[in-house]
Amino acid sequence: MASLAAGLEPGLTTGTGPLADALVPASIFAPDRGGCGEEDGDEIDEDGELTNGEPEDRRIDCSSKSALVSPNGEQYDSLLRQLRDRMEEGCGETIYVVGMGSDGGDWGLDEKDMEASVATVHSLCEQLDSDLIPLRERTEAAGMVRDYLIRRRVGELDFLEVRVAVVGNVDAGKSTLLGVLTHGELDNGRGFARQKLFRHKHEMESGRTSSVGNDILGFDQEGQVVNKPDSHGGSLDWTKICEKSSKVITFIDLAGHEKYLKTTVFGMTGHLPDFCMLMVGSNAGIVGMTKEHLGLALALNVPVFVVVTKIDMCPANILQETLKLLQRLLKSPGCRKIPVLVQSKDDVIVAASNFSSERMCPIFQISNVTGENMDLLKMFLNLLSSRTSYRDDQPAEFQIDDTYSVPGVGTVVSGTTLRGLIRLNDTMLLGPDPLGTFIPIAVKSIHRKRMPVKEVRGGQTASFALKKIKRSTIRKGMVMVSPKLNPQATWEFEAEILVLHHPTTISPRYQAMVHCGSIRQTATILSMNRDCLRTGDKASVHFRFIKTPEYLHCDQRLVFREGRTKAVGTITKLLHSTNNMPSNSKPPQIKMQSTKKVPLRKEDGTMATGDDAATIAQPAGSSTSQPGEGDDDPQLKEGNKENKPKSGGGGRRRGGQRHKGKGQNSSANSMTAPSSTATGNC
Ligand SMILES: Nc1nc2c(ncn2[C@@H]2O[C@H](COP(=O)(O)OP(=O)(O)OP(=O)(O)O)[C@@H](O)[C@H]2O)c(=O)[nH]1
Repeated sequence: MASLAAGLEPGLTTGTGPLADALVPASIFAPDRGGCGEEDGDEIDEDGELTNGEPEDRRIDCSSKSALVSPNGEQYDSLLRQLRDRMEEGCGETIYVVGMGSDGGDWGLDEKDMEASVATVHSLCEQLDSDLIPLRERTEAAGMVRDYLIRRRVGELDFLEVRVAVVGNVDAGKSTLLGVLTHGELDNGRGFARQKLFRHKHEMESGRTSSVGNDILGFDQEGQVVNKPDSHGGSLDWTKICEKSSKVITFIDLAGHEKYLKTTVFGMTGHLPDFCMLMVGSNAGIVGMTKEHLGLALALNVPVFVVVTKIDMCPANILQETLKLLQRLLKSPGCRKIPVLVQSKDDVIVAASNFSSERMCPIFQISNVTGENMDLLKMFLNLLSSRTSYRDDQPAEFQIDDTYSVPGVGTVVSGTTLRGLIRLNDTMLLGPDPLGTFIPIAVKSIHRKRMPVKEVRGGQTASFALKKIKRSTIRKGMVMVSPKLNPQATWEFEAEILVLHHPTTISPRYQAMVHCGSIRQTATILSMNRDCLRTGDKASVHFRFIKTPEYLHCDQRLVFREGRTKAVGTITKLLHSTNNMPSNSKPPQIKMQSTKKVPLRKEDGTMATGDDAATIAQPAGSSTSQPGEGDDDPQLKEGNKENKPKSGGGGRRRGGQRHKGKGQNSSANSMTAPSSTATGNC
């Protein structure tokens, strides 16, 4: 097992080794205590009082289960503040439990108190323009306990957005599950459901995903799926889905085949997924790229849940074996997750309440053919909330992951808003170009999921039609930022990296592809704080891009790979930043001395259809992008025959990583800042 997977559990191979303990039931996780208990970030003062970070005079004890029954004015304000904080943390939603509190195990309220508490929560929700949606009711020692979903009301042109990257080995059933979820029709076990999703002819023929695909699943305020394919072609009208939805899940459908690993890495770093859905075929087990993909998600700090498919056709003993191996892998030192089997609606609520904050890794077992447990998975998806919280007052940043030429419209860029608010007709700075320059550009129109909108916020994907610019001057990895940021492009940076796999040793002058957000460019190691690096080594490494400077932030996660994934890390220092290098300047040429056996590859780009771009002026699906550019891996080209796809190559689009950057100095609105060579300490 190579690369990222190597960091997980070196000794684990499928079908061998002692069977591990039983999976952890979801019920061991303490349910969320709603507005009545401790929360993350709450502090306990010397007397053991819950302070919730508030000044002493505002500390009100709301931790009792009866705090909601008849709160006085101060208590009510405190409850409102707590709920507002939680809604902000959950990007517009939270799961709230009524009837539980600091009263030990003596949970539950009688009917009268429950009614009064629910009335209080209703009133709190009204204050926050949110809906109270019942999830479940259960009886505890002292009476009733109820779980609610509280979700911000959204306008017709707005919806909450969650991105889920879909990974797993080839044939695990990824495209099939997305077909079943988004088109509402079960599969026949012979590829019926996935036909709706394939974007390229060669995918239709080979039955194999090659590029990054986007599919959407909309939920209304009650948690019902709103997707309704039209009765003729079976295609989905994204605009209608978004109009009816209060939440839209965007699936970033990534290829399972090793040949397309480069696109899969791009999908995971460049498309900022909030969560990762790892698919495992129950009959095949933990094979092929499963560990590689899991390792990638872990390296990028993206919470993972697992969906085991094909339970309709898998003998019980094989299914048990797959689950046991899965749990061993998840619990291994490289993962340190707590695998939790989700088997009921109660489990879903517990899993969703604890998923992003805990080390929990929920596991679903489903069939795309019989539909078994599909309702649990849908319920879970509806309860997931985005991990990218936004504040409108931050200067805007948008990362570009694809470009298009749309007839009658011009150049269109698609990508993710990392922070801030971008409005129609705003002037942004687009760059960096090869000289490190950023140019002012006006936003002509904005689409979210093919729907025209007037603005987009942090955490939302969008496409912009741009005025007076040629598509050929824009590349993936560029950004559009607020002029307030006075952006700088960076040639060199330092990163703390961990080598997950390398066949020999890595030393200065080694070159490989850096994936960082939607940036994908070869970089050279100039120096490091060790002589050489082997698998498992950590080091502080000084990198330099070989082609163009890039817009980076400290704290950004990166993947440094060549062939299979090799190293992961975090940017710690920006060096040699410039936004106005002389036009003939080139980075110092460093003679390449690769320590590896395969030839170095040129950086190339995958092309595919954009979710919004194609519709900025046209009906869905009429994009001008080309399939089929360069996902191929030279190692495979050289002939990993076992893994060779049945036919064709191809390109599909998109991908994501949590972008945790800091704003850069916000001085003048200067687009052509003085020539500078700066060193930025993070
Ligand atoms: N019986 C059964 N067959 C399934 C199930 N899920 C998927 N299949 C079949 O498994 C095959 C492979 O499914 P795909 O959805 O193409 O697999 P994939 O993971 O998307 O593969 P790549 O796109 O190549 O990465 C198809 O023939 C599906 O019909 C299931 O739950 N039960």
